[in-house]
Order: sequence, then structure tokens, then C-alpha cells
Amino acid sequence: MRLAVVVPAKDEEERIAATVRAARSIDGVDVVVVVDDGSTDRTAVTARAAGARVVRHPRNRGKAAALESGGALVRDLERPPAGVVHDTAGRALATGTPRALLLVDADLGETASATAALAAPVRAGTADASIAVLPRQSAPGGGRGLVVGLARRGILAATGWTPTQPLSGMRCLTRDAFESARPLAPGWGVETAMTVDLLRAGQRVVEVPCALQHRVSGRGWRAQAHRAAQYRDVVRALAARGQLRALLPDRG
Ligand SMILES: O=c1ccn([C@@H]2O[C@H](COP(=O)(O)OP(=O)(O)O[C@H]3O[C@H](CO)[C@@H](O)[C@H](O)[C@H]3O)[C@@H](O)[C@H]2O)c(=O)[nH]1
Ligand SMILES: O=C(O)[C@H](O)COP(=O)(O)O
Repeated sequence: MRLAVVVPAKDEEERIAATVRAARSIDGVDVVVVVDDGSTDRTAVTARAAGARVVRHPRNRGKAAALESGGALVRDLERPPAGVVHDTAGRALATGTPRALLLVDADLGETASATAALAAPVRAGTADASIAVLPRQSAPGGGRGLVVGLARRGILAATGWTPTQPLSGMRCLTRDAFESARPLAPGWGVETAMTVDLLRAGQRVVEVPCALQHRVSGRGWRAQAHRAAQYRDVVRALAARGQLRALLPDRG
């Protein structure tokens, strides 16, 4: 099974090269696409130097839009050159299974190689999509579980399944599974909505422990503003899926 890695990246010049190198080292990966989502630093040039194909958003459009752009580029790569894939009767010939997509955040650095474990169940055909479960992070986070709790309750209410880490963005999906979850919900709602939409479409989803370390959000005002945006986007994603009840806090 061939794998295309898609890396959404906003101002990730410090970690993007290590992330791209690690992604390229994964068995089966033949293309790494970095979507530079309107960065104001050297993310794009650094990613290209590390061996990635780079798509650039002139303006920042959010993580979901970056994943859409990466998915579209890989879709274009699957299209065979004109004139080569028809038989003598002009019938189109099958051109093989499209690549599975491996969605990898830009801030994982060299630990990105651990996303290789996500491909195993998809390759074996026992799952259509896999989601990474991360270990305790080496730096302490500053969250109180509000966004995570909301997303978890929403997914449970919508599907009957309780994810361990509902916001985890490291995922491996068959092309068919990815397409069944499109259009992706905007911004930070993308993971919550994707899980709901995959399960509702009958795709088999599993969680896989992966030894990943990412940049955790702390306690400062920037981190809290980030969480507020995450909360807003998860609310929108759940509301669009008829899960407003999940927005109410647990009653114990
Ligand atoms: O406008 C943006 C902002 C971020 N990113 C990229 O998106 C990824 C995740 O962003 P990050 O700042 O690391 O967010 P976190 O809050 O740390 O991420 C957690 O929560 C997110 C959902 O809210 C998930 O997407 C992540 O996988 C999960 O690690 C990174 O590669 C970013 O560079 C974009 O592409 N566009
Ligand atoms: O820091 C985090 O884990 C995320 O930003 C989610 O925040 P939360 O702890 O409020 O769910």
C-alpha cells in the first residue's frame, strides 16, 4: 500500500524539516505534501528543502482547509497521464489502488516516524481509518479538558463510540474513507466531524497508540484563545451534525 503524507503547517519553520524527514522515512510513503497555511515564516522553503512537495495558501485558512488542499493535490497525483490508460477498445483500465492518506501535524518533529503504526491496520484491511493515541507528553499541558470533553461527548452521542483522544489529528485513511468524510468541517472542528462522518458512513475506525510528542498548548492567553477557537469550531461541527445536546455539560 502506498501512502501519501499530508502535513498542514502554519508557522512551523522550527520543526517542519524534521517532521518531513521522519515522514519520508516511513515504509510505503512515496510523497509528502506540506500545505503551508499562510505562514509568515520560512515554513514553505524549509519544507521544500527537506524533500516535501509544498502547496501554499496565500492567506491563513485553518487546518481543515489545509487538509483539503493536501488531499486535492494527492488526488491529482492519482490521475494517470492522458492516453496511457485505455485499452485498444478505448476502455479505461484500472490503474491501481489510490494511495492511503497519512495526516501528520507539522510539530511532531522526528517523532512523526511513529505515525507508521497507523498504517498497519489500514494495510491489513482490518480498518478503513486509524487514529493515533498519544502517550503523556513530556511538557505539561495547560488545558482543563473542556474541548476534549465536548468532542468526546459529541462523538459518543452521534455514533455510540467513545474515542480516547477525540482531537487527535494524526490519522491514516484509505482514499475512500477520506472522501466519505468530505467536505471536511472547518478549522478545529475537522477531527471531531471526521470521526462522526466516517462512522456514519460505515467506515471502520480504530485507535492505535503512537509514541508521538507534539508542542502542547500551555496556560498563557494565547493558549486560552486557541482553546476558545477549538471549542467554537467543535460546537459548530457538532451542531451541523444534529448533536446540540452533547453541548450540555455532563449531569454526573
Ligand atoms: O491555521 C492553522 C493552524 C494550525 N495549522 C496546523 O495544524 C496542526 C495542528 O495545530 P496545533 O497548533 O498543533 O494544534 P493543537 O491544539 O496542539 O492540536 C491538537 O488539537 C487539534 C484540534 O483542535 C488537532 O488538529 C491536533 O492534531 C491536536 O494535536 C499543526 O500542524 C499546525 O501547523 C494549520 O494548518 N493552520
Ligand atoms: O490543550 C489541549 O489539550 C487542547 O487545547 C484542548 O484543551 P482542553 O484541555 O480545554 O480540552
